[in-house]
Amino acid sequence: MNVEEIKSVLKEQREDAENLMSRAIPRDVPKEELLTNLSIPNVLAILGVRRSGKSTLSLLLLKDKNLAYVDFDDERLRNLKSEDLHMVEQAIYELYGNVDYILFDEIQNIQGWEPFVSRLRKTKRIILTGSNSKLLSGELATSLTGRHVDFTLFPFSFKEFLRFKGVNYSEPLTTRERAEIKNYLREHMSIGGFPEALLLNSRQIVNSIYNDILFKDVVQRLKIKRISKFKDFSSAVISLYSSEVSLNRIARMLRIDYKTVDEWFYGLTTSYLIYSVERYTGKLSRIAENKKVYVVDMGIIQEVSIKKDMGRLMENLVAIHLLRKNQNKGVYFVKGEEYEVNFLDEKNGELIQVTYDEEGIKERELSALTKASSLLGFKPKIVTWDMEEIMDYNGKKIELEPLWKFLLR
Ligand SMILES: Nc1ncnc2c1ncn2[C@@H]1O[C@H](COP(=O)(O)OP(=O)(O)OP(=O)(O)O)[C@@H](O)[C@H]1O
Repeated sequence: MNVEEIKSVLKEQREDAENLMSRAIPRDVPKEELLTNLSIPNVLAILGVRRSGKSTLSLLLLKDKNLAYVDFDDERLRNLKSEDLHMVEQAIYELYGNVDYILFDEIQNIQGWEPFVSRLRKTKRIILTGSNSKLLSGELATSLTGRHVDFTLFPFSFKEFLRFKGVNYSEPLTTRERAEIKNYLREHMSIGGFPEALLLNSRQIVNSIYNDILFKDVVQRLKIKRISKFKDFSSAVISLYSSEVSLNRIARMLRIDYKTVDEWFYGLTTSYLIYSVERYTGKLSRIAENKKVYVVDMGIIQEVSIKKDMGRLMENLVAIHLLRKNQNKGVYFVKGEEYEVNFLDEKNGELIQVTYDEEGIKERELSALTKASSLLGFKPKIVTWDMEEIMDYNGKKIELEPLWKFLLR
């Protein structure tokens, strides 16, 4: 490729970007904070699962800025080598002039890209997007260490889903609105939050995003050969949503060696398809043990897992909400000898149990929650489907909050 050819690709990408922007729904992100972090020579990395809207968000953030945009996920730029990147720079200047901001989508596709960015960031403000959490962990990226800020973007939250649907209720809700919002929540739990799946109202899209994640973000990156086994493995892990996973057990079940299973699990995690939550050990040293696994999008669970249990689906949605809100930090599950609680949200100081109350709130759950709360000193809460009250249990107050309300807070 020469500079002229690259320029023509960038020109088309600019038109696509303008199109994206014109129909973009605003996202709930700390905009000011992100822009403050985008200071020379800092690089802002927007990371997250494929198709979650990272490019659109970056474009929205830099809407009024003097910005150049290059998408390296474009097939036409796939064969560029690191030594060709000076031509991309040339094309940017010829097309956009002397810009202040540059957005590079999936630049990790180009091996050895880091020195290029490292040089540009001295005079330009740079955003990188990537669907692999190891974007900035390569050897060369150490030159950027301490000079980048990461932000993880998830598919649409329930709040963003409602915004997409044009729903805007203000509290207190009427009985009719309360019923409607629960219907929207059911819909969100069925289709998930990938913007394109909502635009086309199609779970088929979710399936194709899922396959792209598996093949483009995991199989190709880890150079996996046993593709059909890997697909079985991924289905098995996703079907364990909201449960503790034992990689040893999966290895035995699928007759794959532990080392491979461990590597594949790493692949699913670094592509942001799944998140694992560790057990809270307070200030004690961490002991290696089982983790609980959650899936980034409800639509994917619906497509891949045969078992659909309302309590577990609700728990998965709460997990993703907490991980999104806390940017993957300070979220644990709690397990003692006589009690188990779904989540500790350390930042908010809350112990959270999730229950589909049509099954009834069990004595066991109440006692576990109050025991853990007394021992650890965090506020107890139960996220329900519908019940809303302050419950008194053996002299301890427990807040019951419906899931929709919890998600919109
Ligand atoms: N805020 C939004 N409002 C409306 N639609 C959106 C929004 N964000 C994303 N989309 C839709 O989802 C699609 C994917 O978005 P985008 O390209 O920004 O995601 P991405 O995470 O950068 O994807 P990739 O991982 O493939 O680079 C877009 O084509 C657009 O149709």
